[in-house]
Amino acid sequence: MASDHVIETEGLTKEFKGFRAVNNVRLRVARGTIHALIGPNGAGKTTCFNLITKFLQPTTGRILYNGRDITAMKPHDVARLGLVRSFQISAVFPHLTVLENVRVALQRTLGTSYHFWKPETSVAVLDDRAMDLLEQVGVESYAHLQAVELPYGRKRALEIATTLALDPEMLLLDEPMAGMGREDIRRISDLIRRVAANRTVLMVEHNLSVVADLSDRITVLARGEILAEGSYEEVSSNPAVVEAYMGTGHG
Ligand SMILES: Nc1ncnc2c1ncn2[C@@H]1O[C@H](COP(=O)(O)OP(=O)(O)OP(=O)(O)O)[C@@H](O)[C@H]1O
Repeated sequence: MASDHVIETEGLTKEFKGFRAVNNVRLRVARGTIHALIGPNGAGKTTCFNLITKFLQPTTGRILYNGRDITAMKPHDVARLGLVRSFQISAVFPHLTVLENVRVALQRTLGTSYHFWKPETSVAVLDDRAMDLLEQVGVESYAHLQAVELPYGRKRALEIATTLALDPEMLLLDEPMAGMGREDIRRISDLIRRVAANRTVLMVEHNLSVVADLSDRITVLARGEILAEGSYEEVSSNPAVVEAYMGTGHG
């Protein structure tokens, strides 16, 4: 039977020249939830994220995905299993149109099985699927614009569409709201909620009102260790969490 936790880490530790950026972390992400990883600057969030997506190799510890040990695997291989980091394989090509960008992402998922003469991989069929994805993220009216011409928030939506082309079971979002204005934040929040309906999402996010709004569960890291876990109400009323944030003047 599948585990209740899509991701589970055991004793996850990463040292950089003897400095422990992540120390003995046991993170568990429950299936079907939006889980946020927060913490003051330098807490180890990005390192943790890079370990889970296999961009970094842990010094010690294990990472389980659906109960399977993925510690020794490469990012590409875990992506193929359905654990996909947004903006990973899905770089946006600025001078392709919005539609072409998603079509390229779809073609990649077909890998070596892609043959343009086969009916199921014809440009028309792929374009239909690509338009579907653009509709899901609300940028269908921009389909024929070059990606470079998209407003910033819409570009983020396009990046999410190219990630969804891989049909991930679990989506990892690295600061999805970075650099966004209020209107874009509202739009991307709605989008994340929608794409999370049948997926698990783990995100690192600095904007705490977004975290409060979207997250089912939150893990607070400080100095490489888990300081607190729970709902937003629970962690935000935890004195140790308040102190950790105040100590860095970040919050
Ligand atoms: N490649 C590296 N080499 C040496 N030290 C590193 C490296 N990457 C991260 N660190 C250190 O590890 C600690 C954790 O960094 P990390 O970027 O994971 O924190 P973070 O919580 O994501 O911070 P921020 O909110 O500022 O992005 C920091 O002290 C950082 O300087």
